[in-house]
Amino acid sequence: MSSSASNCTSEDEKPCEATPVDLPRIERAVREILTAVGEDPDREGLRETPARVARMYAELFSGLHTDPKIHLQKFFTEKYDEMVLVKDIAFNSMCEHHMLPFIGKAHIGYVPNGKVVGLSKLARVVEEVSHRPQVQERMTEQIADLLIQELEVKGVAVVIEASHSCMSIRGIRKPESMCVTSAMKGLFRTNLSSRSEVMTLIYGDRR
Ligand SMILES: Nc1nc2c(ncn2[C@@H]2O[C@H](COP(=O)(O)OP(=O)(O)OP(=O)(O)O)[C@@H](O)[C@H]2O)c(=O)[nH]1
Ligand SMILES: [Zn+2]
Repeated sequence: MSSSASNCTSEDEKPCEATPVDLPRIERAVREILTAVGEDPDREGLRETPARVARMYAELFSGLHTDPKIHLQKFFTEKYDEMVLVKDIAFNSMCEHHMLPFIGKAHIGYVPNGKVVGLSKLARVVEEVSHRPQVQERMTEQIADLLIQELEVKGVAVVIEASHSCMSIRGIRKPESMCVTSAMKGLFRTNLSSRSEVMTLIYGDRR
């Protein structure tokens, strides 16, 4: 990774935050794209756009430079052995096929095996895993695997529902479509009533 200070942009009026992302390189690429689509990157309205887009990509892909498992390593021990569910964790990610956003909610349920984490840590994991070029299936699996590996849970259920801009604003253009993915591990894979319980807690009567 390159050093952060060297990536500050000259056109950037805002203070430069430390990032391992090569901002000037993104700026050059965005200028190229603007020119390629037939725009004038030097006209007033676009002059700051390459720097803005560079900062935006640094934010949207910040999860490439962080390790989500650190959040789960701050666990505490608790005798509770029923399901914990954090639902409706809003996220935005970028589909790796088109680099367009997919936006939705993640629901994470787990049955602890002695190790319990602060609820915010589950949302932090979602934030970091989603801020990468992604496909929804992989994101779902990655979250489930992290809980298995770090907390050694008895079971984990991750359900993600999202709307993909690459399906709504271009191509097939189906704005109402939603993609739902799930990863059921341990108890939630082997025990039908646990699986059914988590789905009822997530969706209630909506099922
Ligand atoms: N399985 C899966 N597919 C995705 C996801 N995000 C986007 N896609 C799909 O990725 C596919 C890429 O298909 P391609 O045929 O290579 O690209 P394309 O010609 O732009 O496809 P169309 O969208 O059908 O116009 C599309 O079907 C997208 O809907 C995702 O998270 N999971
Ligand atoms: Zn896509």
